[in-house]
Amino acid sequence: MNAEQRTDQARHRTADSAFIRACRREPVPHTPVWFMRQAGRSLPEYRKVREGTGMLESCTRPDLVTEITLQPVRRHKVDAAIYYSDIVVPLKAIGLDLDIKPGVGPVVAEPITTRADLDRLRPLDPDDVGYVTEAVGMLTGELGATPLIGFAGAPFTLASYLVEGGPSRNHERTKALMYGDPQLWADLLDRLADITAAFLKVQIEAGVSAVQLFDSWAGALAPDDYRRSVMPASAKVFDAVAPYGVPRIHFGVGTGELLGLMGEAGADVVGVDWRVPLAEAARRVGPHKALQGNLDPAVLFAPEQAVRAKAHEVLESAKAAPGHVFNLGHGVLPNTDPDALTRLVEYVHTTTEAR
Ligand SMILES: Cc1c2[nH]c(c1CCC(=O)O)Cc1[nH]c(c(CCC(=O)O)c1C)Cc1[nH]c(c(CCC(=O)O)c1C)Cc1[nH]c(c(C)c1CCC(=O)O)C2
Repeated sequence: MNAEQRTDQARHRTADSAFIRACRREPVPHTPVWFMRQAGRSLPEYRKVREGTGMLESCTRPDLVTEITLQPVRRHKVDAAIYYSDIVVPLKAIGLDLDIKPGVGPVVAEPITTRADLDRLRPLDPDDVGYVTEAVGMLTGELGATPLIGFAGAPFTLASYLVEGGPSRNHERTKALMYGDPQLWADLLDRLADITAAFLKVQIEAGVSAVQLFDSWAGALAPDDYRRSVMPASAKVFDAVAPYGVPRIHFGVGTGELLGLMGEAGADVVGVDWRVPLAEAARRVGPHKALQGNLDPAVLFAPEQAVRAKAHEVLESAKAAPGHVFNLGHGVLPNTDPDALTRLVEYVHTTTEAR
């Protein structure tokens, strides 16, 4: 089978799933649910298989990737799997010296600060990530009609790690470069857009049914700066994968003021954090995009009744959206009780089936 046939087959296999239908704003049998960061994090079975293997090394092992991706699907009965990887995997694959420090996040040995540093950001060749093609192939075989979501980090969020050298609260160095040397900034984001697009294409050609672009830290930007200095690069990524016809999800945190622009960048589905009610998000994004979200992940630490009440509020507010994928407003928090997630999936399914 060639890449085009694999993409076609993946599309047909999952076209009738609640998740894909919701992304396309078609009627659904129940509201589909999945959780950002459902793979890894809170599951004991994840910790067990990861024992003795580094995070980034585990991402290059198709057997581990397949097992970890499937764990939350088996346990929670979520409507979609998310491919186990990390946003820095393509950067590591082109040879950057970086690692993921437990409890910290991605750390880059030599941050990018000058034009000469751009040379280290060479284009991604599909052969750099052959393990992704292999793991996606194994996964689609196991998942059947359950969609597999591929993902990548958006140019701005990746640039923040590369320029800061690690996680950052205020993104000072990143913004200093963005405002101080707009041409270098634009060239940096453009290179990252090409790497990101190439990485998503590998996943789509291997058989994922949808893709999510994580611009986790875009909420640090004012709308005018986002529009001028970030949106063109994210739009380039969305345009590059548009011909494949798989749903494209665009997510960030604290992005209430950016939701309209994030839709305009080329997404089919806009991810919303818990700060903006979905009915208001629907107004900001317009009638041609589905929404994904947006239960506060911290709510899962409250008693069962409170979780249900808050989930009910999300579902009610989502009635204003032309399509809704239930999710948290950000990733599963590390100490979340896995049983609370399983119960939440069941609650969303049973209450929306009856509608
Ligand atoms: C910003 C970001 C990163 N990585 C990611 C983002 C965007 C999503 C978001 O906003 O939360 C995306 C990501 N990272 C991981 C996934 C797997 C799929 C999933 O379940 O969603 C996804 C989608 C695995 C991972 N990525 C990471 C882990 C934990 C590593 C471990 O288990 O040792 C996992 C399972 C590490 C990581 N990698 C990153 C951070 C901040 C961390 C956490 C560091 C820590 O607190 O330990 C960078």
